[in-house]
Amino acid sequence: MGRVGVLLLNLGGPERIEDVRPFLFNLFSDPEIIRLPFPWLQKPLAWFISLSRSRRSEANYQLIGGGSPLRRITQEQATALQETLHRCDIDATVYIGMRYWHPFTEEAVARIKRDRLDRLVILPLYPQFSISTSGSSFRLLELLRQQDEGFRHLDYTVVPSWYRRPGYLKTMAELIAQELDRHPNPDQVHVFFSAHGVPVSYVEEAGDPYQREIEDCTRRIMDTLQRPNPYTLAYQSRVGPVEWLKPYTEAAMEDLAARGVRDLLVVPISFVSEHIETLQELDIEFREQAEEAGIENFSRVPALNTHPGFIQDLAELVQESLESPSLTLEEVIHPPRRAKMYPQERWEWGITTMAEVWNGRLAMVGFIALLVEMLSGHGPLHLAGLL
Ligand SMILES: C=CC1=C(C)c2cc3[nH]c(cc4nc(cc5[nH]c(cc1n2)c(C)c5CCC(=O)O)C(CCC(=O)O)=C4C)c(C)c3C=C
Ligand SMILES: [Fe+2]
Repeated sequence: MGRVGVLLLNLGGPERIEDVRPFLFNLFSDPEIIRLPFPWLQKPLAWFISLSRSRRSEANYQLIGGGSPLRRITQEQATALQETLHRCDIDATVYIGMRYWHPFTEEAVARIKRDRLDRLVILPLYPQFSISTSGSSFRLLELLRQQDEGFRHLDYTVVPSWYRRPGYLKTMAELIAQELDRHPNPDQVHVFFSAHGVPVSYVEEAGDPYQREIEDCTRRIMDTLQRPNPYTLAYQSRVGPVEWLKPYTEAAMEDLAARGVRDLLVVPISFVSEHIETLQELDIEFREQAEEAGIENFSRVPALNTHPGFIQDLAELVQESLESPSLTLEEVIHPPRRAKMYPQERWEWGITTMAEVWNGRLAMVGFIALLVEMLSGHGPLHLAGLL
């Protein structure tokens, strides 16, 4: 088999409060997060959004100890996976490539090249595919391959999404069952799946399979769980003015509470590690809202982190990927050729989502221009004698 590498792809998170703004800048500079028809606008807009959002985000990161635990947990997952692979006689090195913070994907690629591997398995730590997560990392890797002959010649395979794996479904079902049994009346508990949202346009216009995969994933977990509990799927962490996948978590929970639900078990579904959106958004903000709405018994299923069943399943996935025909990045970047445009790229007259998005963006550009002029003391308003 030769020298094998496993590249774990993840989002990354700010480790200290002073990292929050540059982390947000990296995130919003990604065209898979905010897609603009004029690439030159991307960085000024990312600068502006990161500046205006950073205070709120910093306060949230303060609430979870001053930084994201993502790097530490991903490192623990990588170590556990490497040890499990070694026990299965696979001499693999596991690398971490974060999209928006350290250790960056570019750093991982530099290490991979230095180690002169024979084969690489590219494995996103997102169970379901989204253009905005695995898709963004795949695009970056494809770009790095095009720019680097050494990396281009490395034999590799890629895993697009893996939520259908029985090992993953079984581990999730076990974690849910454990939490259900801690409730006074386990069968009465409403199981509340909370997925990270994406804008509706990703699914409806750009063909992101994310919503379909999330819905399929929750159904399969409930089938594996084999309990009589009712369940709901809702979407959290909405950002910006456009419409995101619905129902939103708060509205769905309030609806359940109004219908008499008193026992709620929240299951984070789109991410395998604890992070800001489990530790702050669900455990603090959402719990408070739920209790105010009348939920009496609120609990949350922990993220998979280094659960032995999960790590074992990842090791089997790596093994199977090495034995199967290779999949290329071009094959899994979705959609291969964008059939439809994002709504903000397609011209339409009237009060449309596109108009709202563009009004917002033009207002931001105007605001930045005003700010720059006020700070520098030069510009068209000074020339016209208005400032
Ligand atoms: C599968 C998971 C995720 C999807 C889908 C996703 C899409 C998405 N996210 C934003 C905006 C933000 N995400 C932020 C942090 C963040 N997002 C995910 C996961 C998904 N994002 C994770 C794991 C994290 C970070 C975790 C951590 O630091 O612990 C943030 C920053 C935090 C904040 O300010 O709230 C933003 C902003 C968009 C716009 C988007 C889809 C287009
Ligand atoms: Fe996010």
